[in-house]
Amino acid sequence: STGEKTIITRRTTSPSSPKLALARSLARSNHIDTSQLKLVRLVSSQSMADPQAEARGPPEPRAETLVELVRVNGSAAEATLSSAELAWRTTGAGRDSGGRRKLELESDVLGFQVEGRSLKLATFTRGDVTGAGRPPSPVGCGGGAEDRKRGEVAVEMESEEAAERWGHAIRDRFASLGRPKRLFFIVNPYGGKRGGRKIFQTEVLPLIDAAHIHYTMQETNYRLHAQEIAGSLDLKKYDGIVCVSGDGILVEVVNGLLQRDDWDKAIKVPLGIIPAGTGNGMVQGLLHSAGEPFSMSNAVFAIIRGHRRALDVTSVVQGKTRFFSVMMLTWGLVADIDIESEKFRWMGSARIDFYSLLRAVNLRRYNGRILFVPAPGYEGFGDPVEQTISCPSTDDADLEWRSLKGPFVNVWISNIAFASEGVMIAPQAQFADGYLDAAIIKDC
Ligand SMILES: Nc1ncnc2c1ncn2[C@@H]1O[C@H](COP(=O)(O)OP(=O)(O)OP(=O)(O)O)[C@@H](O)[C@H]1O
Repeated sequence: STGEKTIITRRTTSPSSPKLALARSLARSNHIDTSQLKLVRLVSSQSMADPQAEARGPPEPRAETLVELVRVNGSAAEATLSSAELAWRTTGAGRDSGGRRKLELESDVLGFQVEGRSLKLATFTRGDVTGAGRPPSPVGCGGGAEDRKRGEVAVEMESEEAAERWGHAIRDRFASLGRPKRLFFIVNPYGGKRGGRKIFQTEVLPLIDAAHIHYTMQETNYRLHAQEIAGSLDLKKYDGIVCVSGDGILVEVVNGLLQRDDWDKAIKVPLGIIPAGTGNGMVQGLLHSAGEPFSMSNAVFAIIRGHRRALDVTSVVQGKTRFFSVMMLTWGLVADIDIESEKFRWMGSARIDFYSLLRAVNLRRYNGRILFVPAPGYEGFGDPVEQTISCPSTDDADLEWRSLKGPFVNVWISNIAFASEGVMIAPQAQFADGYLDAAIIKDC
C-alpha cells in the first residue's frame, strides 16, 4: 500500500464514482477487461465551499471606520464598525463597563437586519462571545474546537439613518467576502440513514434564514435525478448549488454541469455540500484542511461565509462512456464493498464496516495493469513502458509512462484526502494540485 503522489493517467482499471451504473456492472462481474478502460485525465477545476479561507484570514479592511454612541443589548456603549469587525466598549456603570467586545464580521456573524434605529446581528460564535442575554467574552478569548452557538446582538443607534449606514457597511463587507445571496439546494431524502429532509429543515434552514439567503430547494426522486437537475438548471438565478446528501449527489451534480452545452461556464458555479449520506468525505476533507471539526453547522457556515476552493475534476473514459470524478476511483476490494453493501443501506454508515469485514476475510484478486505517469519525485515506481502510448484525448504526447502489473487486491485513487468521515486514504492529496494519489494493495 502506498500513499504517494502519482499521476494516474491511463488505464486505471476502475470506474470512478461507485454510484455509476457502469461501475456497478463492472465490479460485480469480478473480472475487468482492462482494455475497455482508456483514460483518466485531469481536466478542470471546480469550486467548493472553502473553510480554509478562514485560515487565510479576511481580506484587508478598506472602508472607513464608523463610530457611534449606541446601546448594545440595552447597555450604553461606544461602538466602532470597520470593514473587519464591530467592536464596542460599554460606557455606563456596571460589571462589564469599560470592557471591549467585538464581533468579527467574517467569522462571527451569520447575518443582520435593520429595523428602524436597531441593527440586529445574528451571531454564530465559539465560546460565550456575545450571545443574547449573556455577557460577551473579552477580546481574544474563545476559539478552539468548541461548537459554535447562535446568539443575537442588538445595536440601537441614535437615528434610523445611522442604522441604515451601518447596515450598508456590513452589506458591502459581506459582498466583498463573496457571501452567496441565492442558493439552490438539492436534498437527497434517500441518502445515508434517509435523514436528508430532516437535516435540511432542522440544521440547514435556520442558519440560512438567519443569514437572509434566498433559496430554492428540490428533492431528488430517483437515481441520477441530481445530474438531470444540474444539467438543466438556470444557473444565472443562483450563486451556488448546495447538495444535502452524501458524496454521490455531488458527483452527479458535477457530471450534470459538465454535460451541459455551456459546461465551461457551468463548472464555475460554486458547489457546496452538507453531510447527509453514508460517505461524507468531501465535507470531512474541506473541514479538516481548514482545521475545523466535522459538524453539520460548520459545513453550513462555511457555505454562508462564501468560502471557496478550486477542485480538480478527473475525466474518465471507459469504452464509449465518459464521466467525471471529483473524489476517488476504486477497483477491487473497495469498489466491491461499496457496491455490494448497497443491500445493507438501512444500517447507515455501519454497512461499510460490516461489509468490509465480510470481504476482507474472503479477499478477491483482480488481474490487470495500471499505466501511469508519475508525479515528480515518484519516477521510481512501477516499470518503464517501452512503446509509445497513444492517448487520443490528451495532448500530453511525450509523457514518461510507467506500469504496475497485477493481480491487485485493491486499487484506490484519490483526488482528496478523505474517502469518508473516518477514512483518510491519501493524506497528501490536495484539492487542486493536478495529481491523483494512489493507494495500491497487491497482496495482504
Ligand atoms: N429518491 C431517491 N430514491 C432512490 N435513490 C436516490 C434518490 N435520490 C437520490 N438517489 C440516489 O441515492 C444514491 C446515494 O446518494 P448519496 O450520495 O446522497 O448518499 P450516500 O448514502 O452517501 O450514498 P453512497 O452509498 O453513494 O455513499 C445516489 O446514487 C443517488 O442517485
